Amino acid sequence: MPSCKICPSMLSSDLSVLASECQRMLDSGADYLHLDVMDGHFVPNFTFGHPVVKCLRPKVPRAFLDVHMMVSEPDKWIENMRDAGADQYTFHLEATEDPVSCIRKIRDTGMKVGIAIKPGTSVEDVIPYIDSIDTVLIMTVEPGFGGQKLMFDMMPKVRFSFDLQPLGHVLQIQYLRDRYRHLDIEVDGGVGPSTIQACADAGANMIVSGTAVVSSDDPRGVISLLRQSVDEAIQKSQLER
Ligand SMILES: O=C(CO)[C@@H](O)[C@H](O)COP(=O)(O)O
Ligand SMILES: [Fe+2]
Repeated sequence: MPSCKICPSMLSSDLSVLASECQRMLDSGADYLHLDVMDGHFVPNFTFGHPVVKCLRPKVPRAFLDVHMMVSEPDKWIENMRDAGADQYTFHLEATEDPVSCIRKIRDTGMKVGIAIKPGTSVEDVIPYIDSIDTVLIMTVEPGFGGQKLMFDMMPKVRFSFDLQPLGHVLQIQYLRDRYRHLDIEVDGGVGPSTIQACADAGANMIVSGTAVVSSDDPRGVISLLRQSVDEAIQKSQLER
């Protein structure tokens, strides 16, 4: 199973001093930095785009920048994001008619590839692409804003063809983890000390956390607590195999 990666969502930081906030997270033990790009169209909010990432890159030269593209037409910004210095480009499955072409374009730039799904989209929809991507990002809130409450197991409309019982997030993550041991499974939205256990036990290894980490007085303590839960769950699953 892939290792634990804790990824603070910088949306929750003071964006007027983004570079120093990023450095503060790296100094607190962050593995990756998660940058939420919103276009005011795919989601009802607006943040920043590749020009900001380009300015940030030289300030945090060794950081892994995971860009979460909450944008319509995600294929439009792939080259710009690579030129700006992003390391992973995660686009929403719901935002494109042609995920295969998006994946190919991202791969051609050398960036890692992630596919994100909203809470109402089933992980089954990602299966056709899974062998050609690095990460599946499971949104545990509706995308658009930080600081929301995680929606675990509140999605009765999500159904799988192999089992007509309605399934929630936990079971969707477990389904993916059982079949794809080496996949990075990322959870995003409302993840913090009170919700990490369910994510970790289900098999998530890439943990995005905004408010809980960035707004904490003790980000190092929160990061290490999140990491401990995930590491323990990974160890447990390895012992059980
Ligand atoms: O993509 C998003 C929101 O759309 C997230 O990355 C949030 O920014 C995470 O923040 P918290 O829910 O952890 O506060
Ligand atoms: Fe995000």
